[in-house]
Amino acid sequence: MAEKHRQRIVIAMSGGVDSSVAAALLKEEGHEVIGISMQVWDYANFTAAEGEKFDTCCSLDDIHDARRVAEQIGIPFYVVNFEEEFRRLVIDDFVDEYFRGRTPNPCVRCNQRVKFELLLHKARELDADFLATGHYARRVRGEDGLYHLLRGVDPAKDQSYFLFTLTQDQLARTLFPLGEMTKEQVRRLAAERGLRVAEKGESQEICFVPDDDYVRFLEDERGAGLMAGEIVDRDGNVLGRHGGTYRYTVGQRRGLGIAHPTPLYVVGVDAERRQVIVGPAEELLATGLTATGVTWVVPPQGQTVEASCKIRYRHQPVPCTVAVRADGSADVRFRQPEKSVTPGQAVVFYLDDEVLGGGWIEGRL
Ligand SMILES: Nc1ncnc2c1ncn2[C@@H]1O[C@H](COP(=O)(O)OP(=O)(O)OP(=O)(O)O)[C@@H](O)[C@H]1O
Repeated sequence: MAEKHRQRIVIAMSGGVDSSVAAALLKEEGHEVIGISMQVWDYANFTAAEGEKFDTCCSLDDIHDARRVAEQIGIPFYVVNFEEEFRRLVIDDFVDEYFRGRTPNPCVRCNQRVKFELLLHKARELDADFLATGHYARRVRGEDGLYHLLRGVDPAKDQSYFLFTLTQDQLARTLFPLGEMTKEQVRRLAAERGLRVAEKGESQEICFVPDDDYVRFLEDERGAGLMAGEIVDRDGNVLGRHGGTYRYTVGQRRGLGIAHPTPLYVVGVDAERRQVIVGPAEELLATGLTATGVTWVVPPQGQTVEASCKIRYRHQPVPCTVAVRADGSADVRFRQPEKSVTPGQAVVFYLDDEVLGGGWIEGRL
């Protein structure tokens, strides 16, 4: 590589296979690569159900893995401790949201407030040209001079949904070396290089929730029983009781414990009244949604945008019209009624493979 193309790049290393391969590829391309792991959560803080502390500290294990990979590929490696910031900016928000009757998305918050804010800032302090991550997403510069955020080519792994908050400034300094690859290719590259994490499994759904048991996590945080109450239908008839509103998400069917001739689903959560509202499948349908905190990767041309939208990560995008307001809110109307509009989740607007922007779901229309 010509010397002038040699860049100084910080790679965010989680200790997983994706960011390890990303680091190796950047190094092989001849860049000056610096590995950084963020310590965001210490499992030693977590008390297991039986009242015992976990005897291993998984996040430190991951940092250990990242360090070994960095050694193996021959790059300097640092750990930044963001525990306090992560607690304030991601975990507290996650817990608060559940206690407000919403279903949060902590990964978007982490990208928005930690990775592409604090970590990107660290990278700048280290004089780096770019921050790279192992996300499956693509960044391209258009003829309009703007950066565009595209889906990763592997449809099963595409993580562009989690990145909708990225701004032009952030994208200008970000690289996604795995955007053109499939997970299978990435695993093969890891094995070919003998990276010690090649066989490592997928990370858990929420990095700070051990065993993906978020209910236990919330009850460890705030105590159990506080949000227990009634299960009601739309007319207010009491059909049963529940152990905490945060145990329920719109669209959920299991765990209601109500005998009823037709299947019942959670159609709403009223945290103030501590009620879980249930109804038949058709009550899940909405013609649209309201969103707040709407941001655009590329500013829209008019006040209405024709797009397709994803209302949760594992959702097939559906056609919609977005009516944008100056205050950062929007009304989103689906072409066909859609099931399970869930307050607290992100709605992300796409045009084919491109992420246009997104926001936070407040309610249904
Ligand atoms: N603790 C961390 N420290 C530094 N970077 C991180 C950390 N956690 C995640 N990242 C970065 O964010 C990217 C996406 O994170 P995510 O948790 O979705 O990982 P993943 O898709 O399982 O990837 P990986 O296999 O690299 O863990 C990672 O590839 C990595 O670049």
